[in-house]
Amino acid sequence: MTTPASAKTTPPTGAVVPALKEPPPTEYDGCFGCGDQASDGIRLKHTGLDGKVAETAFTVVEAHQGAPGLAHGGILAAALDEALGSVAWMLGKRYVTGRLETDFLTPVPVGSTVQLRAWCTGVDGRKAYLEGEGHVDGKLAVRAAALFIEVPEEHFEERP
Ligand SMILES: CCCCCCCCCC(=O)SCCNC(=O)CCNC(=O)[C@H](O)C(C)(C)COP(=O)(O)OP(=O)(O)OC[C@H]1O[C@@H](n2cnc3c(N)ncnc32)[C@H](O)[C@@H]1OP(=O)(O)O
Repeated sequence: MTTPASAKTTPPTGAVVPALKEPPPTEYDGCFGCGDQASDGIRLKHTGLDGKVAETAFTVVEAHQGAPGLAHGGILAAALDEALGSVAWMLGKRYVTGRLETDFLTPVPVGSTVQLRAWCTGVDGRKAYLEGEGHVDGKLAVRAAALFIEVPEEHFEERP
C-alpha cells in the first residue's frame, strides 16, 4: 500500500522493528477500544498475531453514524488507534498515542465490518512508529500512521 506516513510518523534510519510479543490481557476493562465492561465501547479483540501484524474486526452500528447511514470518522479513527495501540503494547512496553494521522478513503456504511490490520515500522528510543489499515469488503477504506511514545507506569495512575 502507499504509506500514509508523514515525516513525523516515519521512522528514522536505523530504527529497529521488533518482533511482537503475545497480546497482553486487557489492561483496563473500561477501555473504550477493548474493555469488556465498557458499555458503549467497541470491544475489539486482537487476533492473527504472527510476530508482525495484529488483526481485528469492527462492525459499524447505528450509534457510530456521522452522516445518515455512514460511520463517523472519529469512530473509525478510534478503532484504528486501538488496533495500533494493541501493536504498541505487544512491543512489551507501555505506550500512548502521541500523533495519529488518518486517511478516510471510502464511506463506510452502517452494518459494514471493517477488517483492521496494524504493524510496527520501527522503534527508536521512546518512539514507536506504527501503521494500520481497514478494509471493507476487500476495499481499502481507512488507513493510519502514528507515533506512539513510551511512558512510565505512573502515566496510568488513577486520577481524581
Ligand atoms: C491490548 C492493549 C491495547 C491498548 C490500546 C490502547 C489504545 C489507545 C491508545 C491511546 O489512545 S493513548 C490516549 C491518547 N494519548 C494520550 O493521552 C497522550 C497524551 N500526551 C502525553 O501524555 C504526552 O504528550 C506524551 C507522553 C505523548 C509525550 O510527553 P513526554 O513529556 O513524555 O515526552 P516529550 O514531550 O518530551 O516527547 C518525547 C519525544 O516525542 C516527541 N513527540 C511527543 N509527542 C509528539 C507528537 N504529537 N508528534 C510528534 N512528536 C512527538 C517529542 O518531540 C520528543 O521527541 P525528541 O525526543 O526527539 O525530542
